Amino acid sequence: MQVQVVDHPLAATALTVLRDERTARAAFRAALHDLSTMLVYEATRELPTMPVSVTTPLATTAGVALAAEPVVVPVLRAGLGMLPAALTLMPDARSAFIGLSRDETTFEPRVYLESVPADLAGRPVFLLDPMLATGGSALHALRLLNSRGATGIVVVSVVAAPEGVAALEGSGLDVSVVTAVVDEKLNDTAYIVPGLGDAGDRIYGAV
Ligand SMILES: O=P(O)(O)OC[C@H]1O[C@H](OP(=O)(O)OP(=O)(O)O)[C@H](O)[C@@H]1O
Ligand SMILES: O=c1cc[nH]c(=O)[nH]1
Ligand SMILES: [Mg+2]
Repeated sequence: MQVQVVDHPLAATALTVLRDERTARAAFRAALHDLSTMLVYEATRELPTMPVSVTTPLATTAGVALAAEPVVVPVLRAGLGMLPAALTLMPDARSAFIGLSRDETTFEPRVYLESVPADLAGRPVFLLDPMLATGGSALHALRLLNSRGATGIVVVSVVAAPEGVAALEGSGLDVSVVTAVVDEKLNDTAYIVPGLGDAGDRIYGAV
């Protein structure tokens, strides 16, 4: 499984803002937006294009258009913080939504929303979730998307744990990961260390 860690000074500084416990909600959302733009830019590098012809004020020349409509899928809640950046880069992308909340004792995802098109075959699909911890939430989302025909899904995360990366790798699913960092470990409550805390709570407030 391909894991791309986006190594860029602007990504690293935005990640540092996100990690900082003093960063308040508005600044956290802004840094997440900026970093998501960089991550999605990298995640879309292999998007298939098709040749088109374009007429400038001076001549007709060769151009390209996206060959298929991309689908961006935020995992609620925290993934919603990455959606505006993805739609800034791909304004005509389709959006689908998966709502999951992790059980605090079993760490298993609880499903509360699955709003996903029935047929995703042949479409580039990007799963957005800032945190890849145990990988349970991502695996649930990936299996749902696979069941709708999606292949080659790119998981766009901000902080990944080695355990989450290993879980995706071990699943045998056709998936790749683009992230800003792979952190050290999970703690005994399955939070990523050093991480950035609970991403959903930092974006929206604790539930
Ligand atoms: O890899 P995992 O162990 O499954 O953990 C990662 C999940 O946990 C967080 O969501 P959370 O359940 O806190 O929901 P929220 O976004 O509504 O806060 C995060 O946004 C991921 O979806
Ligand atoms: O560190 C973590 C782990 C799961 N979910 C989060 O938001 N943060
Ligand atoms: Mg949360």
